[in-house]
Amino acid sequence: MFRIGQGFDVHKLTEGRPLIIGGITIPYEKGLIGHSDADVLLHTVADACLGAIGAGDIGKHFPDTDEAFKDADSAKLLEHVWKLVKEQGYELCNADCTIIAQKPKMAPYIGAMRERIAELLETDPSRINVKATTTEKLGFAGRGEGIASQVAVLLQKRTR
Ligand SMILES: Nc1ccn([C@@H]2O[C@H](COP(=O)(O)O)[C@@H](O)[C@H]2O)c(=O)n1
Ligand SMILES: C[C@@]1(CO)OP(=O)(O)OP(=O)(O)OC[C@H]1O
Repeated sequence: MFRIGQGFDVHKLTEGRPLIIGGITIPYEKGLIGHSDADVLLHTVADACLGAIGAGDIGKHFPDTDEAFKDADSAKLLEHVWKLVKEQGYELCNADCTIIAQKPKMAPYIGAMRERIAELLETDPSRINVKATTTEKLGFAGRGEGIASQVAVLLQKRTR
């Protein structure tokens, strides 16, 4: 039994915040803002996983009106989501992630993101792909106002 899920998220860039994407802190003049640490990629992975098991979205599980999630470490949120996936008896086939950002260059950090996401989803990094694209300076991402990401995951029912 296979289940597919997809996620999409956007966070605004602002001065005075660290830039955390895929669990990795990236040196940059701006960072993403949110109720949590605003790790747009880990949020998107979590949403894709929740989608695959038909369990709603991260806003449902971690409301941005709840002080408990203020400045939350998104890795902890994803760990919780992954526990729900495991409770339903699934494991990861693969995840394919796209970061949509004009700047900064993600390429130097892609390997570390891949390893961190693999660690959080208890799988081998070969099952995780992370890529990045600009929008050729078009739209909010192109103007450097925010960063978006898209993720597709495929889960399969554990046989052991
Ligand atoms: N923030 C980004 C955006 C892109 N890259 C890498 O550059 C390649 C070319 O980007 P295009 O938008 O012109 O397709 C892309 O394939 C990525 O490898 C990046 O590292 N960081
Ligand atoms: C993660 C949560 C919770 O802290 O807040 P944000 O960091 O604002 O992120 P978002 O993707 O807008 O929605 C999910 C949230 O409820």
